[in-house]
Amino acid sequence: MAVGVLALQGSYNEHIAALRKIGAKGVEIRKGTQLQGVDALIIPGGESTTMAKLAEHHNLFPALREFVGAGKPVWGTCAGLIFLANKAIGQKSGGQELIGGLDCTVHRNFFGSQLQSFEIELSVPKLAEKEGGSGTCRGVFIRAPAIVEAGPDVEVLADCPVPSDKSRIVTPNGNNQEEEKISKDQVIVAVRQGNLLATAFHPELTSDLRWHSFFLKMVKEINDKGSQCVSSLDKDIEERPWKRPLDLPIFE
Ligand SMILES: NC(=O)CC[C@H](N)C(=O)O
Repeated sequence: MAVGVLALQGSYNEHIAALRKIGAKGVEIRKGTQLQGVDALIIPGGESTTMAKLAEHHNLFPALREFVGAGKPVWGTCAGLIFLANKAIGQKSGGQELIGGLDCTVHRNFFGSQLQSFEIELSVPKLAEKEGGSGTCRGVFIRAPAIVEAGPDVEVLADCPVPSDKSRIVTPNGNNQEEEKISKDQVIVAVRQGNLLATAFHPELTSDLRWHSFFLKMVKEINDKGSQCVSSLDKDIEERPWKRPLDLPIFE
């Protein structure tokens, strides 16, 4: 079992370290051909415009789209979520290329600038149901996006209260000239749609490894369904130490 981690920019080392802690091998991906050697892919957080430019420069988009389209498991965190969305708003002028596949509209900087980064305890009943431990997880939001619209096949895994001073500006048409204020009490910050998982926050920056474990279980489910082949991944997945409650984030 090898999990590719797109290693153009952003927090790919942290994802690889988290995978290592739960006994999975993370492989840095910088070329389209390298995707052939992995079972799944994580697209890390970072800066989505820069990441898109680098991906374009290395002609990665066709291979990434093929990977998603083939039903391979892909998890996007933060900028990775933006990459996976069918539609992004609040982009820099000229927009940016997306992989797409996730039936969502994402606001690229929904929660504001770097200075408005924050941490919050998120209610995650579906994660806890599958992985055990606390019914909440620490959400580290760094210049974070949010999902402002989701299609009917998108399963919501977490949403987040919108700070009262932020009735966020969204551009329903993706047009920066025609901004419109929406007021929402909650926005969606974690979803699953078939082979795709996406989080607006950064589990790889906390010591809670349940999101990585959740993703690996997804990979196993999808692989088993696809080929009925048994991976080595599940050998003692139930017994591993991250099943213990882990509340403290690395960054406080
Ligand atoms: N931490 C992150 O990945 C931030 C993503 C950022 N909002 C972007 O547009 O790329």
